[in-house]
Amino acid sequence: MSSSPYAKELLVAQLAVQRAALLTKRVFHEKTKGTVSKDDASPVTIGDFGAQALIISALRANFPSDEIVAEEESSTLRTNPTLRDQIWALVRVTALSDPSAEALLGGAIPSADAMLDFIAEGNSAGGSRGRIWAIDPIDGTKGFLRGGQYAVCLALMVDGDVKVGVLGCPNLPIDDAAPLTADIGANQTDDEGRGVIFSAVIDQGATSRPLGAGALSDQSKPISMKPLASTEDLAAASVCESVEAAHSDQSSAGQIARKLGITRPSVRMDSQAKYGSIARGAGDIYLRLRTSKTYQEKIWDHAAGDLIVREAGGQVTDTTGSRLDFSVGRTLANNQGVIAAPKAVHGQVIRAVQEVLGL
Ligand SMILES: Nc1ncnc2c1ncn2[C@@H]1O[C@H](COP(=O)(O)OS(=O)(=O)O)[C@@H](OP(=O)(O)O)[C@H]1O
Ligand SMILES: [Mg+2]
Ligand SMILES: [Mg+2]
Ligand SMILES: [Mg+2]
Repeated sequence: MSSSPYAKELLVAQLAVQRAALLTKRVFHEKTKGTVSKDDASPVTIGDFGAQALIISALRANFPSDEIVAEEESSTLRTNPTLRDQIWALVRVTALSDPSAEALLGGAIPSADAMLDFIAEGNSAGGSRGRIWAIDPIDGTKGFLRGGQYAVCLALMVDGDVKVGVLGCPNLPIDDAAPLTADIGANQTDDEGRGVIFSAVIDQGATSRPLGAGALSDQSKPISMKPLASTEDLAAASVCESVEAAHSDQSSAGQIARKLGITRPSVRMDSQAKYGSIARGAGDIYLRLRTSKTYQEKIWDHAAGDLIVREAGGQVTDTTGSRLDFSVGRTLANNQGVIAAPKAVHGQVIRAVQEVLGL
């Protein structure tokens, strides 16, 4: 293992994300996904719970005193033994199918109750001090359910700054040069040629590698954003947006794109797959414009992607031009929306955003 900063954190994070993605891929191919509706009416599946359990168990084996902010909580499972047992079966079979990373990932989870305890350990309040991991076990659960894009997301923050970010995207092409097709957000599979892990460590650049099982593939490659520099480059840019109209104001995004001279329709895909796609230059700009004055973006929906895009040569801010602030708790309470673009054109994009939004 190399001794560069955060080498062990990166390795554990990649192996944990890879194993969690093996679990989500299993569920992706099952008809029944054990979907439950949460208090905010959003869906959660046995895939989300199982992936969170595997990631937290790997983190606990390696970094026992770190804090963890994770999306899902265990309370519904404690009163729903059927669902708990479905997840437990899934977690066990996934760990068995991924033997070679066992030493680093800490061995099997001993019991269904221990699994629930791991899931519950993602309840840190977050904040500006110390080492805090942010986990989104399935980002884009709706995309996962409809067969579009989704991502298994893990990031380490130290004193409020993201230092390590890993995104596992089972349904994106392995090939960094594959163009973003209009249907990338729907009718997707994880067949041959698909499944990628994007990673970044602060000041060490961003990479992609194929998602597999067991030991990590040795095919890690540096990735970088497309170097857009001019207004002409911008006009040819491809904009990534959410699928759900409730998550991002699509009509303002359309006006912003037109102001920038962009003629191509936006590519819509769920999850932080958008950050990974622009970081490797398959897309160019990520626009996320708030639809509600009360919704606060969650740190687990952005931490890994923010670092991966910045390390690939991009700039990530909110609509006011401020960096995303991961130091204020479980949400990005100080930020509104997300604008990610290559550094050289980010200022131009922000000006268009502010004109359209009247900021
Ligand atoms: N109202 C509102 N506004 C903005 N964002 C919201 C909102 N509600 C939910 N979410 C979060 O969106 C996450 C899904 O990511 P995307 O919005 O990029 O994907 S998509 O809208 O499903 O296409 C989704 O993450 P997952 O729950 O992990 O799927 C949510 O955390
Ligand atoms: Mg999410
Ligand atoms: Mg999620
Ligand atoms: Mg969710």
